[in-house]
Amino acid sequence: MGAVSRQRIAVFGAGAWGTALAQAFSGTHDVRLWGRDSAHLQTMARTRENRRYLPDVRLHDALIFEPDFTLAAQSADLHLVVTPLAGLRDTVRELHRLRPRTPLIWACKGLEAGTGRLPHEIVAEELGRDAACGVLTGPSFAAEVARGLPTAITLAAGDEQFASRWVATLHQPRLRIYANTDLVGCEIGGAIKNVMAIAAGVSDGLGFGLNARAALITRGLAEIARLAAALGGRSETLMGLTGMGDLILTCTGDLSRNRRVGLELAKGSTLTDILRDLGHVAEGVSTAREVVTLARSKGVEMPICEAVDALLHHGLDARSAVERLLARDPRHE
Ligand SMILES: NC(=O)C1=CN([C@@H]2O[C@H](COP(=O)(O)OP(=O)(O)OC[C@H]3O[C@@H](n4cnc5c(N)ncnc54)[C@H](O)[C@@H]3O)[C@@H](O)[C@H]2O)C=CC1
Ligand SMILES: O=C(CO)COP(=O)(O)O
Repeated sequence: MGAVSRQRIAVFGAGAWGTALAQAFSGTHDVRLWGRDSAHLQTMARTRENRRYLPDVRLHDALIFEPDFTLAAQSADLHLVVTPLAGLRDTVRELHRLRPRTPLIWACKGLEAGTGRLPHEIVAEELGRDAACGVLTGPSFAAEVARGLPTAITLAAGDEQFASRWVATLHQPRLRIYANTDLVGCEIGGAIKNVMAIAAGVSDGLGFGLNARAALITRGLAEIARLAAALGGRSETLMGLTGMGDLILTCTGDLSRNRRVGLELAKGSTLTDILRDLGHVAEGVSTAREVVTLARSKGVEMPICEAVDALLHHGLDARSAVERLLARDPRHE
């Protein structure tokens, strides 16, 4: 790969993942990080650390903390949106109003609360189907990326040229980026692995063991693949970074916030208390509700997601949720 041209990248969302990506691209590119809490940005600029969301990582000297959303939007060659999924729609709408036709990449995962939309469907509703845009997704804990540990993720876009152009620009030796054109497959994998991670946390927290966890991951992947196929995704995508890769990471890695939700539920804590203490978003919580509605509308069976939704939102207790899965009738794999 030849020398890449230096780009001005504006990152919107100064949580763990926005900060980690801003850190990863700083130096190679000119990066501004916008967050909605300007006092927090000021503190980060002074301490060179995001102590609230990404502690113990010294942030790059060249990274600029930008409290002015309009300035960040207007002085960028690329808009990179890394808010929780709940902020994606409003953020892209405002970016489009301020600076239309700027290439856009988002890194949020999940299904939108209330609509069940995937991120690329939200963006298409706001910007139209021809917008120059794509998603960055795959197995990547923010804390590891921010420390420069080796990571491989995917940039998926409907337009292959967009994907290739931005892969060439953003790829780094320690943050390897692969191109893909299967937006549905990549985003379904990223959204639903969070629900599976909650299930894995519950199973591990209750002491069901490693065999049970392997079964959950494998049957979870089958569920994800069924839904992706019903929505037009490609089955090989689910075998890659954004499917199996992210599912394994999140179900087994103790850095996962979604897995932590499951572990805490297994201890008997309430969801309200868990989310208050977590201090971060856990996208699987609202996605569980949406995926069940979506799967039913498509006639796709998703028993693990159903059990997680019943546990999170309909009063089922953790042990009964796992027992319900074990009580299912035998069937062909
Ligand atoms: N943390 C990680 O390792 C990874 C996270 N992601 C995804 O990235 C997205 C962001 O996650 P994190 O940064 O980890 O979350 P976080 O909980 O660490 O930080 C969220 C940040 O977004 C801000 N925020 C909340 N609502 C907002 C809104 N409506 N508009 C603008 N800002 C808003 C919060 O103030 C906070 O700064 C999620 O969809 C997550 O699934 C994806 C890959 C890795
Ligand atoms: O998406 C992630 C890793 O790829 C982060 O997972 P958690 O949100 O569960 O921490």
